[in-house]
This record gives sequence, structure tokens and C-alpha cells, in this order.
Amino acid sequence: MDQHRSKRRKTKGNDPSVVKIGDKTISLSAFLAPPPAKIEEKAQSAPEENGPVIEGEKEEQARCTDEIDGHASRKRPQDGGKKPLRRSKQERDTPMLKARKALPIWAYRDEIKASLRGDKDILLVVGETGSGKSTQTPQFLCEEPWCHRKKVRIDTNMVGVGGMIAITQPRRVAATTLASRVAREMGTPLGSSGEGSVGYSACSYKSFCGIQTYGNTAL
Ligand SMILES: Nc1ncnc2c1ncn2[C@@H]1O[C@H](COP(=O)(O)OP(=O)(O)OP(=O)(O)O)[C@@H](O)[C@H]1O
Repeated sequence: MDQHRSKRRKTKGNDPSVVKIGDKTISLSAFLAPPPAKIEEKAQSAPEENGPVIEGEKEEQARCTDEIDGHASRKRPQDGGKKPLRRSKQERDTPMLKARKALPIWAYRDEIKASLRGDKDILLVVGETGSGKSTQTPQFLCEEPWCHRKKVRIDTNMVGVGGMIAITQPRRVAATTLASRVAREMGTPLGSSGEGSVGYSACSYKSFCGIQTYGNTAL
């Protein structure tokens, strides 16, 4: 038994990569050492191992200064081969924001916002059905400083004015659907429904949007 075992496997000297089976000596060094080409390949891919970069993200990193909803996102200086620059979750476009950006009206958002600055009070927007007039225009405008709620003095009283966008829809179902859609796009909960009107409290600027059917009073 001992003789049989010693015949099966003997190593030569202290070299662990050499195995002796019977009267044959086999060197495993070629199998144990990684091939040189692979080492080179690994060295090249090493920086990516610091943090996997999602496909297309490199491009996005380069476009880090892209405007998102009118706010320029932060851009970090190139750090010479350190960890790849990654955009935070908030900076990445959500599927909803991507869908908004794909609407025809998105390209005109700056023009729409600029048109109502200064002393201009009225803007008529004409666009195809589904181009984003109802869902997007209020979201563009509620970011404007003039749309924010302000306190003004009337006689001796300080009163809050502005901070409201009223949107009319001819049918209650249409109003509810629109309110629900815009609330989802803005990431705000739907407001409580008042009698004969539907509305949602909107956006972090504390503006308020009321979506109404004709004939109802503003929220
Ligand atoms: N409730 C909803 N669910 C899913 N997508 C919606 C919803 N409401 C609107 N959308 C999407 O938003 C896009 C813009 O809709 P919006 O109502 O703003 O267009 P519109 O220009 O006002 O159309 P219309 O002239 O018919 O009122 C639609 O094309 C659709 O893709």
C-alpha cells in the first residue's frame, strides 16, 4: 500500500510545481503561472475594477455639465487616473425625466420661460396633441422666480401672493389624470381633492398647482 502510494505521486525536491508519477516527472509551472498576455490585459483593465462603469456612463460623465431642469450639475476636476467620476443617483436622468426630455416641447422650455419674464403676461403655445403643453408648461413655469409665493403689503396687512399655477381641463377625468401624471413627473404626492376641483401641491419651490375643470374656483 505504502509502496503503491509512493509510486503514484512524488514531488521533486521542494519545487511544488513538479510532480512525479511513476517514472514520469511532470512540470506544472506552465499551468500554474498565468500567461503573460493575460497579465498585461489585467493591468490594462485594473482602473475599471475600482468601480464598474455602466455602459454609456463614460459619455454621461463627460457630459456632466449638461443642464438638468435648468440647473447645471457639478463637475469634478479630472483626478489623474483615480476612481472614475460617477454621477450620483440624483444627477442621473430618471426614466420619467428622459420621457419628459423626449417631448417636443422640451426644446422650447427656455423660450417659454423667457417669454413670460419682464412685462409680458400672455403667451400662446400651439402644439400637436401629446407634445407636452399641459404636463410640461406648468413645470417649466413653476421654477420661475415670478411664480414663487411672495409676501406683499396691502394697506397694513402682509399677504401671500403668487405661487400658483392654474390649469384648466374640460373634463373632470382629464383633470384628475393630468394632475396625477404631473405629480408623478414632479415626484410629489397628489394633493387632497377639493369639492369640484382636483389639485396637487407641487414642487420643492412651494408653488402650488391647481388643475381644474371649467367653472371651478382656483384652489
Ligand atoms: N396619464 C398619463 N400617463 C402616461 N403618459 C402620459 C399621461 N399623460 C400624459 N402622458 C404623456 O405625456 C405626453 C404629453 O402629454 P400632454 O397632455 O402634456 O400633451 P398636450 O400637448 O397637452 O396634449 P393635448 O393637446 O392633447 O392636451 C403625452 O404624449 C404622453 O406621452
